[in-house]
Amino acid sequence: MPSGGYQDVVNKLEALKAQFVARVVVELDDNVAKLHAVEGNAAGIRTLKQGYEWLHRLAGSAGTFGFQALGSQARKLEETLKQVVEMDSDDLSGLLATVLDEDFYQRLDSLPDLLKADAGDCAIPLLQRAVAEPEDGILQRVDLISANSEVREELEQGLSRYGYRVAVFDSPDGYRRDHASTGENLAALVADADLLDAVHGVVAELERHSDLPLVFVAHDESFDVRYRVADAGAGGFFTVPVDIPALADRIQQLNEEREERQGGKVLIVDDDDQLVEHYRLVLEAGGLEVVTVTHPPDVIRRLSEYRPDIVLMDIHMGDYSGINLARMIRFQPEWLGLPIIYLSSEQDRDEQISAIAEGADDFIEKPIRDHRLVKEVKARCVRARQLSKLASLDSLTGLLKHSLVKQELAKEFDRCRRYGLAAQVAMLDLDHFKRVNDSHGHAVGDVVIRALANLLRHRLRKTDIIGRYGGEEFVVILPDCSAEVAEEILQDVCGQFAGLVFAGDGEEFQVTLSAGVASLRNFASAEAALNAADEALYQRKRAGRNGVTLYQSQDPNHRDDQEARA
Ligand SMILES: Nc1nc2c(ncn2[C@@H]2O[C@H](COP(=O)(O)OP(=O)(O)OP(=O)(O)O)[C@@H](O)[C@H]2O)c(=O)[nH]1
Repeated sequence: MPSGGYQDVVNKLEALKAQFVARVVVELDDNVAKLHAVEGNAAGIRTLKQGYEWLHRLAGSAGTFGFQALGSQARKLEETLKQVVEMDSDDLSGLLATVLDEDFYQRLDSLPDLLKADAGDCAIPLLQRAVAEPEDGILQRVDLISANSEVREELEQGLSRYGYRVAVFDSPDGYRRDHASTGENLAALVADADLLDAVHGVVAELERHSDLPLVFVAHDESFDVRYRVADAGAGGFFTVPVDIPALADRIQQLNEEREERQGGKVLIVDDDDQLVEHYRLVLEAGGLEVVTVTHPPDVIRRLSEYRPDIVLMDIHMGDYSGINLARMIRFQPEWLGLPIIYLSSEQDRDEQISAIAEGADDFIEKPIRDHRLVKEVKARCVRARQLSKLASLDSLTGLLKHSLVKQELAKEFDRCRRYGLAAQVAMLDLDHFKRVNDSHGHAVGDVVIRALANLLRHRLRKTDIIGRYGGEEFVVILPDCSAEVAEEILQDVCGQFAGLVFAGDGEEFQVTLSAGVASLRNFASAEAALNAADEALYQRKRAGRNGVTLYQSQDPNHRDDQEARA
Protein backbone atom coordinates (compact mmCIF):
# COMPACT_ATOMS: atom_id res chain seq x y z
CA MET A 1 0.00 0.00 0.00
CA PRO A 2 1.55 3.36 -0.99
CA SER A 3 2.15 5.83 1.81
CA GLY A 4 -0.87 7.99 2.59
CA GLY A 5 -3.36 5.14 2.92
CA TYR A 6 -6.50 4.17 1.10
CA GLN A 7 -8.03 7.66 0.86
CA ASP A 8 -4.85 8.97 -0.72
CA VAL A 9 -5.03 6.25 -3.40
CA VAL A 10 -8.68 7.07 -4.08
CA ASN A 11 -7.87 10.78 -4.43
CA LYS A 12 -5.05 10.06 -6.86
CA LEU A 13 -7.24 7.72 -8.91
CA GLU A 14 -9.94 10.39 -9.05
CA ALA A 15 -7.37 12.93 -10.25
CA LEU A 16 -6.23 10.54 -12.98
CA LYS A 17 -9.82 9.97 -14.00
CA ALA A 18 -10.33 13.75 -14.34
CA GLN A 19 -7.22 13.94 -16.53
CA PHE A 20 -8.54 11.06 -18.64
CA VAL A 21 -11.89 12.82 -19.14
CA ALA A 22 -10.19 16.10 -20.12
CA ARG A 23 -8.03 14.24 -22.64
CA VAL A 24 -10.94 12.27 -24.14
CA VAL A 25 -13.10 15.40 -24.54
CA VAL A 26 -10.40 16.89 -26.80
CA GLU A 27 -9.79 13.61 -28.63
CA LEU A 28 -13.52 13.08 -29.23
CA ASP A 29 -13.90 16.53 -30.79
CA ASP A 30 -10.98 15.95 -33.08
CA ASN A 31 -11.58 12.32 -34.08
CA VAL A 32 -15.36 12.45 -34.51
CA ALA A 33 -14.94 15.48 -36.81
CA LYS A 34 -12.22 13.72 -38.82
CA LEU A 35 -14.27 10.57 -39.28
CA HIS A 36 -17.22 12.70 -40.49
CA ALA A 37 -14.89 14.32 -42.99
CA VAL A 38 -14.46 10.85 -44.52
CA GLU A 39 -18.23 10.59 -44.91
CA GLY A 40 -18.19 13.88 -46.82
CA ASN A 41 -15.25 12.68 -48.91
CA ALA A 42 -13.07 15.41 -47.40
CA ALA A 43 -10.56 12.93 -45.98
CA GLY A 44 -9.13 9.57 -46.97
CA ILE A 45 -8.18 6.06 -45.89
CA ARG A 46 -5.30 7.27 -43.70
CA THR A 47 -7.79 9.13 -41.52
CA LEU A 48 -9.82 5.93 -41.14
CA LYS A 49 -6.73 4.06 -40.01
CA GLN A 50 -5.85 6.75 -37.47
CA GLY A 51 -9.45 6.66 -36.27
CA TYR A 52 -9.19 2.90 -35.87
CA GLU A 53 -6.04 3.22 -33.71
CA TRP A 54 -7.66 5.90 -31.55
CA LEU A 55 -10.80 3.78 -31.01
CA HIS A 56 -8.62 0.77 -30.13
CA ARG A 57 -6.89 2.78 -27.39
CA LEU A 58 -10.18 4.22 -26.13
CA ALA A 59 -11.79 0.75 -26.00
CA GLY A 60 -8.86 -0.49 -23.88
CA SER A 61 -8.71 2.42 -21.46
CA ALA A 62 -12.27 3.79 -20.94
CA GLY A 63 -13.42 0.83 -18.82
CA THR A 64 -10.43 1.19 -16.51
CA PHE A 65 -11.56 4.71 -15.62
CA GLY A 66 -15.17 3.61 -15.10
CA PHE A 67 -16.62 4.42 -18.53
CA GLN A 68 -17.86 0.98 -19.47
CA ALA A 69 -20.50 1.99 -22.03
CA LEU A 70 -18.08 4.38 -23.75
CA GLY A 71 -15.49 1.58 -23.90
CA SER A 72 -17.86 -0.98 -25.40
CA GLN A 73 -19.23 1.46 -27.98
CA ALA A 74 -15.65 2.35 -28.93
CA ARG A 75 -14.96 -1.39 -29.21
CA LYS A 76 -17.88 -1.89 -31.67
CA LEU A 77 -16.72 1.06 -33.79
CA GLU A 78 -13.16 -0.26 -33.68
CA GLU A 79 -14.35 -3.64 -34.94
CA THR A 80 -16.14 -1.97 -37.85
CA LEU A 81 -13.05 0.03 -38.79
CA LYS A 82 -10.87 -3.08 -38.43
CA GLN A 83 -12.63 -4.46 -41.51
CA VAL A 84 -11.51 -1.32 -43.37
CA VAL A 85 -7.93 -1.71 -42.19
CA GLU A 86 -7.89 -5.38 -43.14
CA MET A 87 -9.48 -4.79 -46.58
CA ASP A 88 -6.63 -2.44 -47.36
CA SER A 89 -8.74 -0.93 -50.14
CA ASP A 90 -8.42 2.59 -51.54
CA ASP A 91 -12.00 2.59 -52.80
CA LEU A 92 -13.48 5.06 -50.36
CA SER A 93 -16.97 5.18 -51.89
CA GLY A 94 -17.11 1.36 -51.81
CA LEU A 95 -16.14 1.39 -48.14
CA LEU A 96 -18.71 4.04 -47.30
CA ALA A 97 -21.44 1.99 -48.91
CA THR A 98 -20.49 -1.33 -47.33
CA VAL A 99 -18.91 -0.55 -43.94
CA LEU A 100 -19.40 3.05 -42.86
CA ASP A 101 -23.16 3.16 -42.93
CA GLU A 102 -25.61 5.41 -41.13
CA ASP A 103 -25.51 3.16 -38.06
CA PHE A 104 -21.73 3.64 -37.78
CA TYR A 105 -22.04 7.42 -37.73
CA GLN A 106 -24.94 7.36 -35.28
CA ARG A 107 -22.88 5.28 -32.87
CA LEU A 108 -19.88 7.55 -33.39
CA ASP A 109 -22.00 10.59 -32.51
CA SER A 110 -23.19 8.90 -29.31
CA LEU A 111 -19.67 8.80 -27.83
CA PRO A 112 -19.63 12.30 -26.22
CA ASP A 113 -22.94 11.54 -24.45
CA LEU A 114 -21.59 8.23 -23.18
CA LEU A 115 -18.62 10.06 -21.67
CA LYS A 116 -21.03 12.34 -19.76
CA ALA A 117 -23.58 9.66 -18.90
CA ASP A 118 -21.05 7.26 -17.47
CA ALA A 119 -19.06 9.68 -15.36
CA GLY A 120 -20.62 8.46 -12.11
CA ASP A 121 -19.80 4.78 -12.62
CA CYS A 122 -16.31 4.64 -11.32
CA ALA A 123 -14.29 1.44 -10.85
CA ILE A 124 -12.69 2.75 -7.68
CA PRO A 125 -15.15 1.33 -5.11
CA LEU A 126 -14.35 -2.15 -6.39
CA LEU A 127 -10.77 -1.57 -5.40
CA GLN A 128 -11.70 -1.47 -1.75
CA ARG A 129 -11.90 -5.23 -1.53
CA ALA A 130 -8.45 -5.70 -2.98
CA VAL A 131 -6.70 -3.10 -0.86
CA ALA A 132 -4.40 -4.70 1.67
CA GLU A 133 -4.00 -3.16 5.09
CA PRO A 134 -0.59 -1.64 5.76
CA GLU A 135 1.85 -4.27 6.92
CA ASP A 136 4.64 -3.27 9.22
CA GLY A 137 6.99 -4.96 11.62
CA ILE A 138 8.60 -8.31 11.06
CA LEU A 139 7.09 -11.73 11.51
CA GLN A 140 8.56 -12.62 14.81
CA ARG A 141 5.75 -12.93 17.26
CA VAL A 142 3.69 -16.02 17.94
CA ASP A 143 0.46 -15.69 19.94
CA LEU A 144 -0.44 -18.64 22.09
CA ILE A 145 -3.85 -19.39 23.64
CA SER A 146 -4.30 -22.29 26.01
CA ALA A 147 -6.09 -22.76 29.31
CA ASN A 148 -3.54 -25.44 30.22
CA SER A 149 -0.51 -23.95 32.01
CA GLU A 150 1.77 -26.92 31.14
CA VAL A 151 1.02 -26.57 27.44
CA ARG A 152 1.60 -22.81 27.66
CA GLU A 153 4.95 -23.30 29.34
CA GLU A 154 6.14 -26.02 26.98
CA LEU A 155 5.25 -24.07 23.84
CA GLU A 156 6.49 -20.72 25.10
CA GLN A 157 9.89 -22.15 26.01
CA GLY A 158 10.17 -24.27 22.90
CA LEU A 159 9.23 -21.57 20.39
CA SER A 160 11.32 -18.88 22.03
CA ARG A 161 14.37 -21.07 21.34
CA TYR A 162 13.61 -20.52 17.66
CA GLY A 163 13.76 -16.75 18.08
CA TYR A 164 9.99 -16.17 18.32
CA ARG A 165 8.62 -13.79 20.90
CA VAL A 166 5.70 -15.70 22.34
CA ALA A 167 2.73 -13.76 23.72
CA VAL A 168 0.75 -16.03 26.03
CA PHE A 169 -3.01 -15.85 26.69
CA ASP A 170 -5.02 -18.18 28.89
CA SER A 171 -8.36 -17.54 27.17
CA PRO A 172 -9.77 -16.31 23.85
CA ASP A 173 -11.38 -13.39 25.71
CA GLY A 174 -8.03 -12.25 27.06
CA TYR A 175 -6.63 -12.55 23.55
CA ARG A 176 -9.45 -10.47 22.06
CA ARG A 177 -8.89 -7.74 24.63
CA ASP A 178 -5.11 -7.43 24.35
CA HIS A 179 -4.68 -8.39 20.78
CA ALA A 180 -6.84 -5.72 19.22
CA SER A 181 -4.55 -3.07 20.66
CA THR A 182 -1.40 -4.21 18.87
CA GLY A 183 -0.55 -3.54 15.25
CA GLU A 184 2.37 -5.93 15.20
CA ASN A 185 2.48 -8.66 12.57
CA LEU A 186 2.20 -12.19 13.74
CA ALA A 187 4.01 -15.26 12.52
CA ALA A 188 1.20 -17.49 13.82
CA LEU A 189 -1.59 -18.00 16.29
CA VAL A 190 -1.11 -21.29 18.13
CA ALA A 191 -4.12 -22.38 20.19
CA ASP A 192 -5.47 -25.30 22.13
CA ALA A 193 -8.09 -27.26 20.19
CA ASP A 194 -10.22 -27.36 23.40
CA LEU A 195 -10.92 -23.68 22.68
CA LEU A 196 -11.48 -24.22 18.97
CA ASP A 197 -14.88 -22.53 18.52
CA ALA A 198 -14.07 -19.50 20.68
CA VAL A 199 -10.66 -19.02 18.98
CA HIS A 200 -12.23 -19.33 15.57
CA GLY A 201 -14.77 -16.67 16.55
CA VAL A 202 -12.07 -14.25 17.72
CA VAL A 203 -10.00 -14.71 14.56
CA ALA A 204 -13.05 -14.08 12.40
CA GLU A 205 -13.69 -10.87 14.37
CA LEU A 206 -10.13 -9.63 13.83
CA GLU A 207 -10.61 -9.44 10.08
CA ARG A 208 -7.16 -8.07 9.44
CA HIS A 209 -5.72 -11.43 10.38
CA SER A 210 -7.77 -13.43 7.93
CA ASP A 211 -4.52 -14.62 6.39
CA LEU A 212 -2.88 -15.41 9.73
CA PRO A 213 -1.31 -18.88 10.00
CA LEU A 214 -3.41 -20.79 12.52
CA VAL A 215 -2.12 -23.90 14.28
CA PHE A 216 -3.93 -26.03 16.88
CA VAL A 217 -2.54 -28.36 19.50
CA ALA A 218 -4.59 -31.08 21.19
CA HIS A 219 -4.38 -33.97 23.61
CA ASP A 220 -7.04 -35.73 21.61
CA GLU A 221 -6.00 -36.76 18.12
CA SER A 222 -9.30 -38.28 17.05
CA PHE A 223 -10.59 -37.87 13.51
CA ASP A 224 -13.38 -35.64 14.81
CA VAL A 225 -10.98 -33.13 16.43
CA ARG A 226 -8.70 -33.08 13.40
CA TYR A 227 -11.68 -32.59 11.10
CA ARG A 228 -13.01 -29.65 13.11
CA VAL A 229 -9.52 -28.09 13.18
CA ALA A 230 -9.27 -28.43 9.40
CA ASP A 231 -12.77 -26.94 9.06
CA ALA A 232 -11.62 -23.91 11.10
CA GLY A 233 -9.09 -23.23 8.32
CA ALA A 234 -6.04 -24.22 10.37
CA GLY A 235 -2.71 -24.75 8.64
CA GLY A 236 -1.32 -27.19 11.22
CA PHE A 237 -2.27 -29.70 13.91
CA PHE A 238 0.01 -31.13 16.63
CA THR A 239 -0.62 -33.47 19.51
CA VAL A 240 0.66 -32.80 23.03
CA PRO A 241 3.52 -33.23 23.93
CA VAL A 242 4.27 -31.07 20.91
CA ASP A 243 7.21 -31.85 18.63
CA ILE A 244 8.63 -28.29 18.84
CA PRO A 245 11.05 -28.47 15.88
CA ALA A 246 8.20 -29.73 13.68
CA LEU A 247 5.91 -26.95 14.97
CA ALA A 248 8.55 -24.27 14.33
CA ASP A 249 9.07 -25.74 10.88
CA ARG A 250 5.34 -25.65 10.08
CA ILE A 251 5.07 -22.02 11.24
CA GLN A 252 8.00 -21.16 8.99
CA GLN A 253 6.40 -22.90 6.00
CA LEU A 254 3.03 -21.24 6.57
CA ASN A 255 4.71 -17.84 6.66
CA GLU A 256 6.63 -18.50 3.50
CA GLU A 257 3.41 -19.46 1.77
CA ARG A 258 1.75 -16.30 3.09
CA GLU A 259 4.64 -14.13 1.97
CA GLU A 260 4.47 -15.66 -1.50
CA ARG A 261 0.78 -14.80 -1.71
CA GLN A 262 1.36 -11.21 -0.63
CA GLY A 263 4.29 -9.77 -2.46
CA GLY A 264 5.28 -9.44 -6.05
CA LYS A 265 7.37 -7.11 -8.21
CA VAL A 266 5.76 -5.97 -11.42
CA LEU A 267 7.21 -4.01 -14.34
CA ILE A 268 4.51 -2.35 -16.49
CA VAL A 269 5.40 -1.33 -20.03
CA ASP A 270 2.73 0.84 -21.65
CA ASP A 271 2.94 4.19 -23.43
CA ASP A 272 -0.31 5.60 -22.02
CA ASP A 273 0.82 7.73 -19.05
CA GLN A 274 -2.54 7.94 -17.31
CA LEU A 275 -3.39 4.30 -17.73
CA VAL A 276 0.03 3.21 -16.46
CA GLU A 277 -0.31 5.48 -13.45
CA HIS A 278 -3.76 4.05 -12.75
CA TYR A 279 -2.46 0.47 -12.87
CA ARG A 280 0.47 1.41 -10.67
CA LEU A 281 -1.76 2.91 -7.98
CA VAL A 282 -4.18 0.00 -8.06
CA LEU A 283 -1.50 -2.69 -7.91
CA GLU A 284 0.43 -0.91 -5.16
CA ALA A 285 -2.80 -0.58 -3.19
CA GLY A 286 -3.16 -4.34 -3.60
CA GLY A 287 0.24 -4.88 -1.95
CA LEU A 288 2.45 -5.26 -5.04
CA GLU A 289 5.61 -3.35 -5.90
CA VAL A 290 5.47 -1.61 -9.26
CA VAL A 291 7.87 0.11 -11.64
CA THR A 292 6.57 1.60 -14.88
CA VAL A 293 8.12 2.16 -18.29
CA THR A 294 6.29 4.50 -20.69
CA HIS A 295 9.22 4.90 -23.09
CA PRO A 296 9.79 1.37 -24.54
CA PRO A 297 13.55 1.79 -25.31
CA ASP A 298 14.12 1.97 -21.52
CA VAL A 299 12.75 -1.51 -20.93
CA ILE A 300 15.99 -3.55 -20.87
CA ARG A 301 17.76 -1.12 -18.55
CA ARG A 302 14.82 -1.04 -16.14
CA LEU A 303 14.59 -4.84 -16.17
CA SER A 304 18.21 -5.19 -15.07
CA GLU A 305 17.88 -2.56 -12.37
CA TYR A 306 14.57 -3.75 -10.95
CA ARG A 307 14.51 -7.52 -11.62
CA PRO A 308 10.72 -7.93 -11.51
CA ASP A 309 8.79 -11.16 -10.91
CA ILE A 310 6.65 -10.48 -13.98
CA VAL A 311 6.32 -7.97 -16.83
CA LEU A 312 2.96 -6.58 -17.93
CA MET A 313 3.24 -5.23 -21.44
CA ASP A 314 0.94 -3.47 -23.87
CA ILE A 315 1.09 -4.73 -27.47
CA HIS A 316 0.47 -1.56 -29.47
CA MET A 317 2.64 1.31 -28.24
CA GLY A 318 2.89 3.95 -30.98
CA ASP A 319 6.02 3.15 -32.98
CA TYR A 320 6.81 0.11 -30.82
CA SER A 321 5.30 -3.34 -30.70
CA GLY A 322 5.15 -5.27 -27.43
CA ILE A 323 5.72 -8.46 -29.44
CA ASN A 324 9.10 -7.20 -30.67
CA LEU A 325 10.02 -6.02 -27.19
CA ALA A 326 9.20 -9.46 -25.73
CA ARG A 327 11.38 -11.05 -28.41
CA MET A 328 14.19 -8.60 -27.59
CA ILE A 329 13.97 -9.36 -23.89
CA ARG A 330 14.34 -13.07 -24.68
CA PHE A 331 17.59 -12.36 -26.56
CA GLN A 332 19.20 -12.27 -23.15
CA PRO A 333 19.44 -15.75 -21.58
CA GLU A 334 18.93 -14.36 -18.07
CA TRP A 335 15.39 -13.27 -19.04
CA LEU A 336 14.35 -16.49 -20.74
CA GLY A 337 12.34 -17.56 -17.70
CA LEU A 338 10.81 -14.15 -16.94
CA PRO A 339 7.01 -14.25 -17.32
CA ILE A 340 5.86 -11.62 -19.82
CA ILE A 341 2.13 -11.00 -19.83
CA TYR A 342 0.44 -8.87 -22.44
CA LEU A 343 -2.02 -6.41 -21.05
CA SER A 344 -3.69 -5.37 -24.22
CA SER A 345 -7.03 -4.40 -25.72
CA GLU A 346 -6.50 -6.91 -28.51
CA GLN A 347 -9.63 -9.06 -28.42
CA ASP A 348 -9.05 -11.33 -31.36
CA ARG A 349 -8.22 -14.73 -29.84
CA ASP A 350 -6.09 -15.75 -32.84
CA GLU A 351 -4.05 -12.56 -32.54
CA GLN A 352 -3.66 -13.18 -28.80
CA ILE A 353 -2.40 -16.71 -29.39
CA SER A 354 0.07 -15.65 -32.06
CA ALA A 355 1.30 -12.87 -29.76
CA ILE A 356 1.92 -15.44 -27.02
CA ALA A 357 3.67 -17.73 -29.50
CA GLU A 358 6.13 -14.88 -30.13
CA GLY A 359 7.72 -15.08 -26.70
CA ALA A 360 5.21 -14.04 -24.03
CA ASP A 361 3.47 -16.27 -21.52
CA ASP A 362 -0.07 -15.07 -21.14
CA PHE A 363 -2.66 -12.49 -22.05
CA ILE A 364 -4.84 -10.20 -19.93
CA GLU A 365 -7.49 -8.29 -21.86
CA LYS A 366 -8.01 -4.56 -21.39
CA PRO A 367 -10.09 -3.05 -19.97
CA ILE A 368 -9.92 -4.94 -16.74
CA ARG A 369 -11.64 -4.03 -13.45
CA ASP A 370 -9.25 -2.99 -10.72
CA HIS A 371 -9.93 -5.81 -8.27
CA ARG A 372 -9.52 -8.40 -11.03
CA LEU A 373 -6.27 -6.87 -12.19
CA VAL A 374 -4.87 -7.16 -8.66
CA LYS A 375 -6.02 -10.79 -8.40
CA GLU A 376 -4.72 -11.82 -11.80
CA VAL A 377 -1.35 -10.13 -11.32
CA LYS A 378 -0.92 -11.52 -7.80
CA ALA A 379 -1.69 -15.05 -8.97
CA ARG A 380 0.94 -14.76 -11.69
CA CYS A 381 3.50 -13.29 -9.27
CA VAL A 382 2.94 -16.18 -6.85
CA ARG A 383 3.50 -18.69 -9.64
CA ALA A 384 6.59 -16.84 -10.89
CA ARG A 385 8.05 -16.71 -7.39
CA GLN A 386 7.38 -20.38 -6.79
CA LEU A 387 9.16 -21.29 -9.99
CA SER A 388 12.16 -19.09 -9.34
CA LYS A 389 12.33 -20.38 -5.77
CA LEU A 390 12.43 -23.94 -7.06
CA ALA A 391 15.39 -22.98 -9.20
CA SER A 392 17.38 -21.08 -6.56
CA LEU A 393 16.48 -22.48 -3.15
CA ASP A 394 17.33 -25.76 -1.53
CA SER A 395 14.16 -27.82 -1.31
CA LEU A 396 14.75 -29.24 2.18
CA THR A 397 15.56 -25.98 3.98
CA GLY A 398 14.38 -23.17 1.70
CA LEU A 399 17.85 -21.63 1.99
CA LEU A 400 20.03 -20.56 -0.93
CA LYS A 401 21.61 -23.39 -2.87
CA HIS A 402 25.38 -23.93 -3.00
CA SER A 403 25.99 -22.05 -6.27
CA LEU A 404 23.88 -19.05 -5.25
CA VAL A 405 25.50 -18.68 -1.88
CA LYS A 406 28.87 -18.56 -3.64
CA GLN A 407 27.56 -15.83 -5.96
CA GLU A 408 26.32 -13.85 -2.97
CA LEU A 409 29.66 -14.26 -1.25
CA ALA A 410 31.48 -12.94 -4.32
CA LYS A 411 29.14 -9.91 -4.39
CA GLU A 412 29.69 -9.21 -0.69
CA PHE A 413 33.43 -9.58 -1.15
CA ASP A 414 33.41 -6.93 -3.91
CA ARG A 415 31.23 -4.62 -1.81
CA CYS A 416 33.63 -4.86 1.14
CA ARG A 417 36.58 -4.17 -1.14
CA ARG A 418 34.95 -1.13 -2.68
CA TYR A 419 33.74 0.48 0.53
CA GLY A 420 36.35 -0.86 2.96
CA LEU A 421 33.70 -2.60 5.06
CA ALA A 422 34.08 -5.50 7.47
CA ALA A 423 32.02 -8.62 6.74
CA GLN A 424 32.34 -12.21 7.91
CA VAL A 425 31.76 -15.56 6.31
CA ALA A 426 31.03 -18.56 8.51
CA MET A 427 30.92 -22.24 7.75
CA LEU A 428 28.61 -24.27 10.02
CA ASP A 429 28.42 -28.05 10.39
CA LEU A 430 26.29 -30.32 12.57
CA ASP A 431 28.31 -32.45 14.99
CA HIS A 432 28.29 -36.23 14.69
CA PHE A 433 25.37 -36.01 12.35
CA LYS A 434 26.03 -39.45 10.95
CA ARG A 435 25.04 -40.84 14.35
CA VAL A 436 21.69 -39.01 14.18
CA ASN A 437 20.89 -40.62 10.85
CA ASP A 438 22.16 -44.01 11.97
CA SER A 439 20.20 -43.99 15.23
CA HIS A 440 16.97 -42.28 14.21
CA GLY A 441 16.77 -42.52 10.44
CA HIS A 442 17.23 -40.10 7.58
CA ALA A 443 13.80 -38.49 7.95
CA VAL A 444 14.53 -37.46 11.53
CA GLY A 445 17.94 -36.23 10.35
CA ASP A 446 16.11 -34.01 7.85
CA VAL A 447 14.04 -32.50 10.68
CA VAL A 448 17.30 -31.57 12.46
CA ILE A 449 18.70 -29.94 9.31
CA ARG A 450 15.50 -27.94 8.85
CA ALA A 451 15.51 -26.94 12.52
CA LEU A 452 18.95 -25.37 12.13
CA ALA A 453 17.83 -23.58 8.95
CA ASN A 454 14.81 -22.13 10.79
CA LEU A 455 16.84 -21.10 13.80
CA LEU A 456 19.37 -19.30 11.59
CA ARG A 457 16.58 -17.50 9.75
CA HIS A 458 15.12 -16.18 12.97
CA ARG A 459 18.29 -15.44 14.85
CA LEU A 460 20.16 -13.64 12.06
CA ARG A 461 19.40 -10.29 10.49
CA LYS A 462 17.27 -9.97 7.35
CA THR A 463 20.35 -8.69 5.54
CA ASP A 464 22.48 -11.72 6.46
CA ILE A 465 22.73 -14.40 3.80
CA ILE A 466 22.21 -18.03 4.69
CA GLY A 467 22.83 -20.96 2.39
CA ARG A 468 22.91 -24.73 2.57
CA TYR A 469 26.38 -25.53 1.30
CA GLY A 470 26.18 -29.32 1.36
CA GLY A 471 24.43 -32.11 3.30
CA GLU A 472 24.73 -30.85 6.89
CA GLU A 473 26.96 -27.89 6.10
CA PHE A 474 25.74 -24.30 6.00
CA VAL A 475 27.32 -20.99 4.98
CA VAL A 476 26.38 -17.70 6.60
CA ILE A 477 27.49 -14.29 5.32
CA LEU A 478 27.28 -11.45 7.82
CA PRO A 479 27.65 -8.05 6.11
CA ASP A 480 28.74 -4.98 8.12
CA CYS A 481 29.85 -7.12 11.02
CA SER A 482 33.12 -7.49 12.92
CA ALA A 483 34.65 -10.91 13.65
CA GLU A 484 33.99 -10.37 17.34
CA VAL A 485 30.28 -9.72 16.86
CA ALA A 486 29.99 -12.65 14.43
CA GLU A 487 31.59 -14.92 17.01
CA GLU A 488 29.13 -13.73 19.64
CA ILE A 489 26.08 -14.19 17.39
CA LEU A 490 27.13 -17.65 16.23
CA GLN A 491 28.03 -18.73 19.72
CA ASP A 492 24.50 -17.77 20.70
CA VAL A 493 23.10 -19.81 17.78
CA CYS A 494 25.19 -22.81 18.93
CA GLY A 495 23.81 -22.45 22.46
CA GLN A 496 20.20 -22.20 21.28
CA PHE A 497 20.59 -25.09 18.88
CA ALA A 498 22.11 -27.32 21.55
CA GLY A 499 19.01 -26.59 23.68
CA LEU A 500 16.57 -27.93 21.06
CA VAL A 501 15.11 -31.30 21.90
CA PHE A 502 14.37 -33.68 19.03
CA ALA A 503 12.41 -36.90 19.12
CA GLY A 504 13.11 -40.10 17.20
CA ASP A 505 11.62 -43.53 17.86
CA GLY A 506 10.18 -42.32 21.14
CA GLU A 507 13.64 -41.25 22.29
CA GLU A 508 14.63 -37.62 22.90
CA PHE A 509 18.01 -36.35 21.78
CA GLN A 510 19.97 -33.13 21.23
CA VAL A 511 22.47 -32.14 18.56
CA THR A 512 25.32 -29.62 18.65
CA LEU A 513 26.88 -27.47 16.03
CA SER A 514 30.37 -26.20 15.14
CA ALA A 515 31.30 -23.06 13.21
CA GLY A 516 34.39 -21.46 11.69
CA VAL A 517 34.54 -17.73 10.86
CA ALA A 518 36.79 -15.70 8.54
CA SER A 519 36.89 -11.94 7.79
CA LEU A 520 36.36 -11.24 4.10
CA ARG A 521 38.69 -8.28 3.93
CA ASN A 522 41.67 -10.30 5.13
CA PHE A 523 41.71 -12.41 1.99
CA ALA A 524 42.54 -11.92 -1.65
CA SER A 525 39.37 -13.62 -2.87
CA ALA A 526 35.95 -14.75 -1.66
CA GLU A 527 37.04 -18.32 -2.28
CA ALA A 528 40.09 -17.90 -0.03
CA ALA A 529 37.92 -16.50 2.78
CA LEU A 530 35.54 -19.43 2.47
CA ASN A 531 38.43 -21.91 2.64
CA ALA A 532 39.69 -20.13 5.75
CA ALA A 533 36.25 -20.40 7.38
CA ASP A 534 36.27 -24.10 6.52
CA GLU A 535 39.69 -24.49 8.07
CA ALA A 536 38.53 -22.72 11.23
CA LEU A 537 35.53 -25.06 11.33
CA TYR A 538 37.80 -28.08 11.34
CA GLN A 539 39.97 -26.53 14.01
CA ARG A 540 36.77 -26.29 16.03
CA LYS A 541 35.90 -29.92 15.33
CA ARG A 542 39.35 -31.00 16.50
CA ALA A 543 39.04 -28.84 19.61
CA GLY A 544 35.89 -30.65 20.77
CA ARG A 545 33.05 -29.29 18.56
CA ASN A 546 29.95 -27.35 19.83
CA GLY A 547 31.20 -23.78 19.40
CA VAL A 548 32.80 -21.15 17.18
CA THR A 549 36.42 -20.69 16.08
CA LEU A 550 37.77 -17.59 14.34
CA TYR A 551 40.31 -18.19 11.60
CA GLN A 552 43.86 -17.50 12.77
CA SER A 553 46.51 -17.44 10.08
CA GLN A 554 49.66 -19.46 10.62
CA ASP A 555 51.42 -17.18 8.12
CA PRO A 556 53.12 -14.22 9.88
CA ASN A 557 52.73 -12.08 6.71
CA HIS A 558 48.99 -12.60 6.59
CA ARG A 559 46.91 -9.60 7.70
CA ASP A 560 45.72 -10.14 11.20
CA ASP A 561 42.06 -10.64 12.00
CA GLN A 562 42.43 -8.07 14.78
CA GLU A 563 41.98 -5.38 12.14
CA ALA A 564 38.47 -6.53 11.31
CA ARG A 565 37.56 -6.92 14.95
CA ALA A 566 38.45 -3.33 15.73
N1 LIG B 1 19.20 -36.71 7.03
C1 LIG B 1 20.08 -36.21 6.18
N2 LIG B 1 21.38 -36.54 6.31
C2 LIG B 1 22.26 -36.01 5.46
C3 LIG B 1 21.87 -35.13 4.43
N3 LIG B 1 22.97 -34.77 3.74
C4 LIG B 1 24.03 -35.40 4.34
N4 LIG B 1 23.62 -36.15 5.37
C5 LIG B 1 24.38 -37.01 6.27
O1 LIG B 1 25.22 -36.23 7.08
C6 LIG B 1 26.24 -37.09 7.59
C7 LIG B 1 27.57 -36.34 7.64
O2 LIG B 1 28.48 -37.18 8.27
P1 LIG B 1 30.02 -36.84 8.42
O3 LIG B 1 30.47 -35.95 7.30
O4 LIG B 1 30.73 -38.12 8.60
O5 LIG B 1 30.13 -35.97 9.68
P2 LIG B 1 29.49 -36.04 11.11
O6 LIG B 1 28.95 -37.40 11.45
O7 LIG B 1 28.53 -34.89 11.22
O8 LIG B 1 30.73 -35.76 12.03
P3 LIG B 1 31.51 -34.42 12.32
O9 LIG B 1 31.19 -33.46 11.21
O10 LIG B 1 32.93 -34.79 12.35
O11 LIG B 1 31.02 -33.90 13.62
C8 LIG B 1 26.27 -38.31 6.66
O12 LIG B 1 25.76 -39.42 7.36
C9 LIG B 1 25.32 -37.93 5.54
O13 LIG B 1 24.61 -39.04 5.02
C10 LIG B 1 20.48 -34.83 4.30
O14 LIG B 1 20.04 -34.08 3.42
N5 LIG B 1 19.63 -35.38 5.18
